[in-house]
Amino acid sequence: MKLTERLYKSVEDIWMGYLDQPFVKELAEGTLDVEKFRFYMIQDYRYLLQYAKVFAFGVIKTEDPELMRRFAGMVHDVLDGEMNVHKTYMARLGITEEEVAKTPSALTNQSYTSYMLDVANKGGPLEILMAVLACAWSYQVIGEHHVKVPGAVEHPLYGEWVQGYSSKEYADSTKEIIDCVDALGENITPEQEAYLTDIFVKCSRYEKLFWDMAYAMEM
Ligand SMILES: Cc1ncc(CN)c(N)n1
Repeated sequence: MKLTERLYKSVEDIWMGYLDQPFVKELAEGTLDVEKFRFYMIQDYRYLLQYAKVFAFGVIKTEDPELMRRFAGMVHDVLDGEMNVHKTYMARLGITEEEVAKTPSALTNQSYTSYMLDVANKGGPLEILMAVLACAWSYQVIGEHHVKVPGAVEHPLYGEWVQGYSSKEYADSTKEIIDCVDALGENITPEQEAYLTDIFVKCSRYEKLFWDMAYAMEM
């Protein structure tokens, strides 16, 4: 069994729980309060800027040119791929770069991104990938679930979010991370795997807290 398959088993229950969280559920059903979504967009935009920096650590922490290129590609996928969805929503919801810059990060957001950056700062390429894996992969799982909810893709506001996270481009960017983890993680020790699993589970728990934070609009 591949490392990512073992990792998935360790968080499956947490991830399936996301689908029952009010923010995630109401987004699929199209009943989510727009103010909550607006709050989420601002916080998530701030989150993604830090998330991109976690990948950038990967460029710094390897001497392998091919891996450097892959990490650089992942930075690009966030800044010029995933964040395009956010930019479209920001324009639609009247959110300016200025408003994003002057809005403080909510406590959960700050704590989550600080944790990822700390792992990246202390660790090597595999730990860096572990800090971003739950983020990338769990959104794909949610997107692929939501695309099957009747009316979710056609929804005038939330449809684009569902399309973005269920798209082939997004799945390809996640696959790139998964493949990299499996290649680098082929011969790790049980101790290393326990540490990586701990990072993965903690990030998955942070993902849950982020959804709760967005629904409660909690600063
Ligand atoms: C908090 C969070 N987690 C994950 C993703 C998907 N990359 C996101 N946009 N925001």
